[in-house]
Amino acid sequence: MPPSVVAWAPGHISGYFRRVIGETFRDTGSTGAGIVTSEGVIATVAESVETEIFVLSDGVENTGSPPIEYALDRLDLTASITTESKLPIGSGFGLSAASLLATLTGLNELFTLSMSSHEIAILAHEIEVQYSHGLGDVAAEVGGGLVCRTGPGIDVEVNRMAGLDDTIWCLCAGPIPTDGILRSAGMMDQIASAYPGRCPVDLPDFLSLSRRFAEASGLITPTVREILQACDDATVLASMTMLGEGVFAIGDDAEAVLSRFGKVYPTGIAEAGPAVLEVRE
Ligand SMILES: Nc1ncnc2c1ncn2[C@@H]1O[C@H](COP(=O)(O)OP(=O)(O)O)[C@@H](O)[C@H]1O
Ligand SMILES: CC(C)(COP(=O)(O)O)[C@@H](O)C(=O)O
Repeated sequence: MPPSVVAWAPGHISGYFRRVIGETFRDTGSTGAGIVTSEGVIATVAESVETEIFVLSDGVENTGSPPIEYALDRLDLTASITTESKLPIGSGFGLSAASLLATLTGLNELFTLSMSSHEIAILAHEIEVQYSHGLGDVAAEVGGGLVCRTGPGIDVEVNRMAGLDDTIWCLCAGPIPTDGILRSAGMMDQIASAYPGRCPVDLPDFLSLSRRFAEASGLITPTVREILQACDDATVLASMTMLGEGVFAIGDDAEAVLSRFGKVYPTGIAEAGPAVLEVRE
């Protein structure tokens, strides 16, 4: 067994979504559209007699991650895990799903578990749904591109628009705990009625559909409203990161407008899903 394995998974900015509740977690999730981001999570996994998890996100260090600890329990393993991301947690970048996919991909290699990438996605999606941390992030993050998910779970058709080299500019004003929204029946009803009901034809169309959804969803906070207004004034296409108190935008002037409100996180659009980056002998 190698001493450690480094694996990566992309993040996902959801632009719009609608929850679908099925019979089991396999057909539970969401339909919707989003961008798979080249910024994601790098997990370094190593053998250890006791599980220890270090989380480094946007320069902030923490220990512990209930979904990853649960994943280890399910596999009957103990390990030392470090996850690293330039993006902040809880801000609508799908990092809970990315951290599970990166960790499971690393564990699979480290312990020679012989899980297929589909089996890894099934387990990650189950944990996401169980913890109410995400609905469609795993389905999106198993590949790259501008993604439209036409059904719930990970066994459905996912349309991916590839080869997009745009930079997505993001501003995070704060976290929105995903589980708080998903557990609110009132919020979920309004979100469902805001759903645009079709896939985007290109990136600008995705921004427009996302914005229409955000406006009708009831999720726009006063801070996000102020940032979106500044984007509108500068004719910058922008919408709200689902589910985080933040804005994502495209175009030449996006960085300048967003930077008036705080730290701006640029990301590209990922071309592919999770991968083992390094096996350290
Ligand atoms: N990078 C990470 N590494 C380890 N655990 C994470 C990471 N990101 C999220 N999690 C776990 O998932 C929980 C929920 O995250 P969530 O608010 O859904 O984030 P996001 O919106 O980025 O997906 C966190 O409280 C943490 O336990
Ligand atoms: C929007 C969300 C339900 C949560 O996304 P995040 O907060 O990034 O975990 C996502 O999983 C989706 O189904 O589109």
